[in-house]
Amino acid sequence: MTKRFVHVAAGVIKRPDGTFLLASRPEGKPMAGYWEFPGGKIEAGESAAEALQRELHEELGITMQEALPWVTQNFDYTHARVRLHFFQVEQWQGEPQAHEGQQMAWVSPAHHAVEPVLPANAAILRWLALPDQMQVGSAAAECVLLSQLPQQSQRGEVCGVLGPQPLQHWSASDLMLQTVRPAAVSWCGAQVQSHEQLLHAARLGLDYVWADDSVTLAEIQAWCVDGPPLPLFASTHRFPEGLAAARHIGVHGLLR
Ligand SMILES: Nc1nc2c([nH]c(=O)n2[C@@H]2O[C@H](COP(=O)(O)OP(=O)(O)OP(=O)(O)O)[C@@H](O)[C@H]2O)c(=O)[nH]1
Ligand SMILES: [Mg+2]
Repeated sequence: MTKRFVHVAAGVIKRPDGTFLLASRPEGKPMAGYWEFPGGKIEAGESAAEALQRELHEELGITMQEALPWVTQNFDYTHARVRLHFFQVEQWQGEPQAHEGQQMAWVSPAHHAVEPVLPANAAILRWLALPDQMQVGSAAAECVLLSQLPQQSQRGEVCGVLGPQPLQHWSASDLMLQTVRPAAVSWCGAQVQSHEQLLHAARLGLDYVWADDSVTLAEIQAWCVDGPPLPLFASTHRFPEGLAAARHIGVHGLLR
């Protein structure tokens, strides 16, 4: 018999300097001592955002003011089969406090020096280093990544993570010829024009997809309804109102 999904809402609580909060799972819970994003199970009748609001209040004593939907991940543990709905939380009231005896740490995308983290979160931690604005060169292989963080030092840090490392960016047709993610590259993403291509990119374990100019706003919205399975970039001109409007519906960032 197939196990049913336990739906979970988890929050990447992010400060303006780009650091985010991890917490250790308290004694008595499955996988106690593992580090996770604060959050918990979605209860009957709750939306994922409502569950996150409740959990952040219970676990940390903070009042979430806005949650940006981001990505959704499935994972099979021996104790449960989970579907994790991740949000980015950048506005809240109160100072996070450990209400359940958990340890807490503010970490950065480049250095999250806490171990062990829940296995379902490995990709999530990598993806948090992705900038929210990218630019692709004319040749498919030469992909230039730009960060648009406000301060110079952070810009340097994020580019330092991505810049010198080998990056593979596939066209949509090349993507569909692939059966495995290449081992020798640190970052791997692809252009997509259909939901089928997006799912293929997720199966390969890629780091991002870019919904190119042929993808309509309605399609992007549909792909985001349940959270895309990996960070989704949209074309800049699909969102003339800017990045904030794109992030509001679950798009990770913009690409030009
Ligand atoms: N909160 C949270 N749970 C995660 C993450 N990653 C991940 O695999 N999980 C899994 O999702 C499930 C979340 O359940 P939980 O134990 O936090 O739920 P909860 O806060 O409602 O606790 P409770 O059931 O004791 O009241 C666990 O199976 C946990 O292993 C994550 O980053 N944050
Ligand atoms: Mg929890």
